Amino acid sequence: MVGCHPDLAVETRGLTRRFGELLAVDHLDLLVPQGMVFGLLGRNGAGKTTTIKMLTTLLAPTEGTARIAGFDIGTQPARVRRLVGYVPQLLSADGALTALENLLVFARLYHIPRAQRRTRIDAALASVGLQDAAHKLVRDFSGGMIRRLEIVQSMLHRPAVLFLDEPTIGLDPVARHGIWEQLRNLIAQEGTTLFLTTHDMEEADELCGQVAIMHRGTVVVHGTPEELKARLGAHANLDDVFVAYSAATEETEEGALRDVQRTRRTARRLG
Ligand SMILES: Nc1ncnc2c1ncn2[C@@H]1O[C@H](COP(=O)(O)OP(=O)(O)OP(=O)(O)O)[C@@H](O)[C@H]1O
Repeated sequence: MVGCHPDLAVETRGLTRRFGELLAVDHLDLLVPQGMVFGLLGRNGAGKTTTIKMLTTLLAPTEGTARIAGFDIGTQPARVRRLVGYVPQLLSADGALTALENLLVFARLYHIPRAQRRTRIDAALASVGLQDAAHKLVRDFSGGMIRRLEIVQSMLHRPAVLFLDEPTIGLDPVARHGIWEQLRNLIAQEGTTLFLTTHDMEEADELCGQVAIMHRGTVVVHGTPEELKARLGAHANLDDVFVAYSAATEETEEGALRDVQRTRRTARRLG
């Protein structure tokens, strides 16, 4: 069955998620064209990861709908799962397995035909310079190598939309630039739409064709990085835009602590 707007990679209508009293995502309306690199920005706890979890069918919305390449996350979740890749904020690769074993597990999970598995895996490892590390245990990898592995793993089934939750968190500048280059190569080769979150405004400016700034579960502004910077004046950068639109507000003590702990845990494990 063909979806409604196959030219849109992501379309949300009133997408909402509550956790008890907390409105984590508040009637979100987003349109992301296919082939776009889209950045969802916002302070800790703004609702970015919750949005991604709903769009990848890992979390059910409380209200509203969303479509991925025209397929509904609520009524066509199996179709959606085949169309998306997801690199979560926390480590997803298994440290006790080699890079090759991690990719083989994933290839089986996604029903990649047995005859194609090794060819696709070898090409994937080579595309991110990990061919010589295929038989090494992932727990001995550097943070940058793990991220590269996770990115190609999440793309092994050739998803139409790749969701990346803070892809370069905890990485040094050289590794970070390496990941950007790998992502650009993958987009050029596969035409994949990227939907990423980041707290790194240089990363958003470098990679994203469009960004949206989320605050307390809702988008407060969106546009190209150039448009948003121009609104603030000739010398504004994306950090200025972020600060201007993510008004300083009190976070709940509990939420803020949890968010910081989680971010540091990820950074420590990747460092
Ligand atoms: N499973 C959960 N149960 C209860 N509250 C949750 C749960 N997951 C997220 N939250 C809360 O929902 C809000 C949005 O969280 P979310 O992780 O989506 O934010 P974020 O924008 O991704 O933050 P960060 O930049 O720190 O990753 C936060 O207040 C968070 O504490």
